[in-house]
Amino acid sequence: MATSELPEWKAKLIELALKSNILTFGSFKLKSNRISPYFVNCGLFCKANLIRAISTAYARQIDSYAKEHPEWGFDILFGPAYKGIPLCVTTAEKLAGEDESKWGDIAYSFNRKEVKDHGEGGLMIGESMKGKRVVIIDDVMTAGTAIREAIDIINGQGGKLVGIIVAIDRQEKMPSQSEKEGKGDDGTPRGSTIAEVRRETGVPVMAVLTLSDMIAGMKKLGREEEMKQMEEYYQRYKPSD
Ligand SMILES: O=P(O)(O)OC[C@H]1O[C@H](OP(=O)(O)OP(=O)(O)O)[C@H](O)[C@@H]1O
Ligand SMILES: O=C(O)c1cc(=O)[nH]c(=O)[nH]1
Repeated sequence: MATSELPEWKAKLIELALKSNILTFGSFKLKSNRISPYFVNCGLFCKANLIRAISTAYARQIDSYAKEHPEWGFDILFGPAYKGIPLCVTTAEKLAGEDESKWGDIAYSFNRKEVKDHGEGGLMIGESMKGKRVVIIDDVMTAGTAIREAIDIINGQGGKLVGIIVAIDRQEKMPSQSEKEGKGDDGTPRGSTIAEVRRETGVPVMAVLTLSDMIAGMKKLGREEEMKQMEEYYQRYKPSD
């Protein structure tokens, strides 16, 4: 895999993820049924310094995309349950810290996994999406199932999707029909999830870190064995595009 020069802030974030067991190694079953030798548990960005590090990284990425594309903007950060919930709240706050005049009116929204049937009731918490421009913020994109579910919620709420940001793009190919049926990959070449989601939605899809970034980070830290495992997994599920 070709890896580009890793900016210092990304190298530091990877080091922090390793130290906090957010990036771990072993054998993990993914939502897509694939078995991965590495896993990124963004639920462990749960201490004050880690929350600050990850929300700052999302906010920087969003702010720098917005600077390069002045015509682009949004009203709501939508964090799908569960791991998206703290992300939309903390990143909205960090955006206001980046530039209050530009981002001070950004609202957050998240869903419940079950509909509440008393009190205010319903599925959604936070700002109403009706007629608003919405950016999805989530943790990891592998096969894109979680992102597609989030897009359905936005459409159902009358919002307009204008962007997607995740912490980690695992750079994997779309799952085959046989994988969806639990029969394993049939080995056919397919495009990347992120490119397919971009093509389907026509909106920018950003990632704070990609698998290549993480491999470059492991290399910098001299963790050759784990780096090799990531490379081998990449070779197995690498996209054709
Ligand atoms: O791209 P995909 O193949 O969909 O996989 C990635 C998603 O799967 C997991 O979420 P999960 O639905 O398990 O919910 P959680 O936030 O409650 O962990 C993970 O947190 C990602 O959001
Ligand atoms: O694909 C997944 O299910 C997945 C992969 C990963 O690295 N982290 C995560 O939370 N989910």
